[in-house]
Amino acid sequence: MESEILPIISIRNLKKSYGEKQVLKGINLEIYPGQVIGYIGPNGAGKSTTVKILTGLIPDFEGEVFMYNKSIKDDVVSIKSQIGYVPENAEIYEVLTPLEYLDFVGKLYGMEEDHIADRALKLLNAFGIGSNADQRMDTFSKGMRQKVLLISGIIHNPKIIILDEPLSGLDANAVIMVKELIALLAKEGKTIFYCSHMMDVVEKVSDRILLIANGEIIADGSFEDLKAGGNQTLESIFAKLTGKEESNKEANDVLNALN
Ligand SMILES: Nc1ncnc2c1ncn2[C@@H]1O[C@H](COP(=O)(O)OP(=O)(O)OP(=O)(O)O)[C@@H](O)[C@H]1O
Repeated sequence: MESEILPIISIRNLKKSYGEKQVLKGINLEIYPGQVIGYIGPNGAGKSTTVKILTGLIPDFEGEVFMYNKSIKDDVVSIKSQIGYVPENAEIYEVLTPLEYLDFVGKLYGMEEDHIADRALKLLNAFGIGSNADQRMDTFSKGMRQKVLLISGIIHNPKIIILDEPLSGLDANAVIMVKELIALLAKEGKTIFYCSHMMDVVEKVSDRILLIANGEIIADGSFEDLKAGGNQTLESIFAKLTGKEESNKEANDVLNALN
């Protein structure tokens, strides 16, 4: 029962402002081990800001974030080494090969050297790019780079995995593979916090969906809960809850502006 299990992440009254602009307005969440959270919301809602706070990249915020029962304000370095993070628009060191890059990342996470090469090669093979392990990444396609980034987020086998738009650039087969991977990681007890605009994927992989709009969580539940008995898609629920049901009109306005 959930009430007997301690949350792996607790967020209490989290607020963040950039200058005068408040972008997170008091978020409260308890996230439990093994949950796959789909974190969705309109552009500018505050998703990446939340993720950057959870991963220790933004240290100045109001409120509290506890991971593994420790405040991230107290122990950000050790917490960082226990989470896996695949950022949106990450820069990758393109002059390196995947093995060199993953060696660098593995060392940052404090992994043992022998262990890194072995696991990196296994993961590169599993993602179908093992034969490119020694090739410089400036020759890679977008999807190949994204696969290396995904591997760099899980190479140290973290309990918490935070993914910010992890599927960008991946082909249809790789998307299916990552969806399956997320389900398998969750089965192993990993907690996954998955930020995306791809509603069809979020609908399928998440067992809990959080919808943020204007810095506040406006919906929290399983896809079934959010549907509340109706026969809707996550896309239509999103549009309804964020007050944007006139996308057809917007598309027409854009076209009219060109004519
Ligand atoms: N470093 C910054 N300085 C000032 N404002 C910022 C900064 N980073 C983000 N913002 C603002 O904070 C708001 C939330 O941004 P955030 O990147 O968290 O949104 P998001 O939900 O991830 O959006 P998207 O879906 O477009 O990626 C936006 O209005 C953005 O302009």
